Amino acid sequence: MRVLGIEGTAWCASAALYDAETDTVLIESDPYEPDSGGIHPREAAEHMSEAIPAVVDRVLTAAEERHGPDAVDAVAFSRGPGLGPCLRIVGTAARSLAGTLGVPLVGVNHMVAHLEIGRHRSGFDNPVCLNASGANAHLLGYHDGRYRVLGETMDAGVGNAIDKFTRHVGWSHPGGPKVEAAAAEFATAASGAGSEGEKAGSEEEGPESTPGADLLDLPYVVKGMDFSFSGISSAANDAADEGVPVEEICFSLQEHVFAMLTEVSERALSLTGADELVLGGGVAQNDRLREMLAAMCEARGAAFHAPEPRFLRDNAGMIAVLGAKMAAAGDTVAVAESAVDPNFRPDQVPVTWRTGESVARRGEPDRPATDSDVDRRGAEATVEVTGTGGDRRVVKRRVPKSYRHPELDRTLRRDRTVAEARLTSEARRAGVPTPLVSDVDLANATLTLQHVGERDLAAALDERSAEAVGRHLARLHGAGIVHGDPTTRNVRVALGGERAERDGGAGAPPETYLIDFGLGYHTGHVEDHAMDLHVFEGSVRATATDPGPLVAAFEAGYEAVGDGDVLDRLRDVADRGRYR
Ligand SMILES: C[C@@H](O)[C@H](NC(=O)OP(=O)(O)OC[C@H]1O[C@@H](n2cnc3c(N)ncnc32)[C@H](O)[C@@H]1O)C(=O)O
Ligand SMILES: Nc1ncnc2c1ncn2[C@@H]1O[C@H](COP(=O)(O)OP(=O)(O)OP(=O)(O)O)[C@@H](O)[C@H]1O
Ligand SMILES: [Fe+2]
Repeated sequence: MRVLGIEGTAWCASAALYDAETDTVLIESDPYEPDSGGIHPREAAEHMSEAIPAVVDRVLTAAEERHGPDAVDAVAFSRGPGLGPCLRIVGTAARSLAGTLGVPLVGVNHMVAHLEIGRHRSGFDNPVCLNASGANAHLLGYHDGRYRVLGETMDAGVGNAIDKFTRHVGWSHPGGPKVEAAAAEFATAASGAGSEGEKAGSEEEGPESTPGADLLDLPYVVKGMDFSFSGISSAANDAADEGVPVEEICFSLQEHVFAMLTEVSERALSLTGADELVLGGGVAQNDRLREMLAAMCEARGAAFHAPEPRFLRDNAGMIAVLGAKMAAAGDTVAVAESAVDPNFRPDQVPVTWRTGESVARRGEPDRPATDSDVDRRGAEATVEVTGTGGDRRVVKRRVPKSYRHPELDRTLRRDRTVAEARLTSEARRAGVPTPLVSDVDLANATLTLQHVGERDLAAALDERSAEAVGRHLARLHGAGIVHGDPTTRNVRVALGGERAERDGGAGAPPETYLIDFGLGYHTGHVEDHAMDLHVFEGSVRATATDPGPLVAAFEAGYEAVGDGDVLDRLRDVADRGRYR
């Protein structure tokens, strides 16, 4: 099968021919380059209307020269997300071309295409995907016939967050490659200075491209697998206004933003139990981002793949490749139903081309934490269980992460250890079941905690437990604390039967404990409280086959104890994660 793909969601007018038999992709692209500022939707649409016919013509001519008049078996196009005026031009071109050639039309989700091209090129079976593009940033994982959004930006896309800074300092669009070059220059200069200077004796070493270069303190905002860039863009702009050298800001901006993306990717691998990661999107062309992700994956024994740059930035090759898979699965669209959708979410797409596969990895199988020799690993820490019976303890050590700048690494490990010790105890005083903290070793970022529960909620998710988590979070929020990462992996469950046996009672309900308060903090803001609920629901939706009743039970539990305004705000928060 040969598929002609057309892409034009924002800046890149592109056409491609994918030949499934030889697995070759021909791509012809014509980028829109704004004279000043960022992408202007009207100018971008004008560019599309001029450039799309030309790139399509080049590809079609090449295809027909090679394969004759029946060169194309289907026409695939980017249906969304993207800028409405651009998408409409692409849609019109694709419909008319399919009509002229007399072949079926395939409507492709651009975000799923960014993911599938990585899966296709790597040969990975069931990877988590980090999509790091201009207008978006999210983690996707396959579960039960859909790509679920495991985590995403709560405001700007990652490229846009970087471009916002470069616009502020007067650099032309796109800013990402310029930031990369400036950051590399800063790191090289610092490494020259550092090799002779005081950093020579430093014990902790970062990756090669982050030698002893100093780091500015910028906002680092991660909430479970979601994250936010609005604070860091503004802080970077302020630093420039204050006269901090722009190269230094570029370096620190990259170190923070990419560490955030790497951290949430690791959390997604840990939560889903996946051992493969693929990267997509325009920002994925950045060497430092790829280096961090590769280092993180290597440290956890996961495989990592980033396709070549021509498949990372917006391009029609990825549209044609996914279009071919969809067409082969009979997933074509009638012209009358082929309207574009500027807000097309990846989780709206029925994944028709993977139906033959054994479905869904669930969370990591929970190893029974019976006795002393069980070691576990979360995304951040290693956890060792010691002792027996009621005396079991958990020694949790936040291990250094070689992917991130040593200074950022030290700060995060220390701050989170302090927060976890403090908030675990405060939560329990507020009436939320949590482990007792018996020792805090800040120098080694290590806590000793009471062992609680029989298994993670991820392995024992039912409505009663979900409801209990709702009640616990409401009580926590009532005390002015947010958890920061309340996923199903950070709730421990003591099953009724097991407890009944131990306590001599019968049919006691499961008891649930909140653990892992390292991302928690004090706040009375409805918004922050709503974000906690969003994170919990996200982890349920990402892993449960039928999340509806679980989410309903969770919200009922919250409502019974907590503030109704928080549930109202939750709707806004959920909408905000959607593309604009
Ligand atoms: C919906 C669609 O139109 C949109 N497309 C898009 O954002 O273009 P994409 O090619 O995936 O990404 C462009 C972004 O990628 C950044 N970029 C390009 N090269 C970079 C580099 N070396 N380092 C950092 N950022 C880079 C640019 O600054 C720009 O913000 C999307 O995928 O979100
Ligand atoms: N007090 C405890 N009692 C019983 N099990 C625990 C306890 N603390 C941690 N665990 C187990 O260890 C796992 C990892 O712990 P934790 O979530 O605190 O680490 P983490 O690295 O911060 O994880 P992540 O960042 O992935 O949420 C938990 O999912 C749980 O199974
Ligand atoms: Fe894109």
